[in-house]
Amino acid sequence: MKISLPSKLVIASRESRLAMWQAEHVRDRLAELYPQCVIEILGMTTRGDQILDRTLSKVGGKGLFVKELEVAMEEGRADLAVHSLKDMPMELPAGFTLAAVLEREDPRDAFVSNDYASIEALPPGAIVGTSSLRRQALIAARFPHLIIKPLRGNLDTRLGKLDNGEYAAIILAAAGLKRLGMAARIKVVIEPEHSLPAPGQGAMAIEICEGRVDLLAALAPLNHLSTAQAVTAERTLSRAFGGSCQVPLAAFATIEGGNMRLRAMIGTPDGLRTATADITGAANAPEALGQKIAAALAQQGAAAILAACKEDLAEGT
Ligand SMILES: NCc1[nH]cc(CCC(=O)O)c1CC(=O)O
Repeated sequence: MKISLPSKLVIASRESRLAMWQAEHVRDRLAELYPQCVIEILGMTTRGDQILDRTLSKVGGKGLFVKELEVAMEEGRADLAVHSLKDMPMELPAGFTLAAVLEREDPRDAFVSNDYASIEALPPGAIVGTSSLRRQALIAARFPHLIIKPLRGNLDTRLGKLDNGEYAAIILAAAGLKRLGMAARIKVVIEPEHSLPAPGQGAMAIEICEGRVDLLAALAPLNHLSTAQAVTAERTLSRAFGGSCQVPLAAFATIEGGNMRLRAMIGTPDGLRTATADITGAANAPEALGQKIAAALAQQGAAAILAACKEDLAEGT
């Protein structure tokens, strides 16, 4: 098959070190495939990067990190955008599509601390930093004696706040630390049994304008089938519950020989109420599996948990 590409491609990216690493990774892979093509990276600041004093769930959610990049593509200033899939809304705005999902890095959460070896070692009252409601709920459920405080900003900012002594420990995605060569900061990776990852965690995605059929074939070699199947199941579940980051929700799929194991959790931010499910099915029917686990969570009382989360928000807590 002959793929005809424009002679120049522009990749839109946020300007954080992790986002830039990811854009450069995609640039390098494309340069290998299409050595004749000139590939540039357009770094951009998004609203999500500017608002650092409030928890994401309160200021408008995931769309904040992708909007500016989409506008650049719409206006022809960029051809594709590279994102952490975890930061992408469950429903893309009309006119945009995912052209490829790259092979997943370590999907697990990581415990990072200068003074403590593990979350189990933290004394009562120790302050743990995370702004993810999912991580908050999971920690509160297992370790009610710990205090969880919000922690926003890019990876360097978050690590800086740990090093300042503002927190006894922080929880970060292992993937970001590994990509940036900071795996040594990880005291211990937390197994999915104890901290079930967020939908899409550890995976990168390439977004394009739907009309760019010329790019679809060119980007297809970057798509990693089993990662794409896993995150499709995870995101189908998230969509079934409104796809918001205002609700503690975890979803994690693993694939072995054509079979997918899909685990999920929905809970209240205080961790007092949770519903969990663990199912297996055909890896090549990820939407069906995502819907099946949504139904399993519904049977465990997910609707009441969702309603409790919404009440919390309305009260501004
Ligand atoms: N929410 C921010 C974000 N988006 C993607 C990653 C890490 C890399 C990934 O999961 O692909 C992070 C940092 C974190 O959660 O610690």
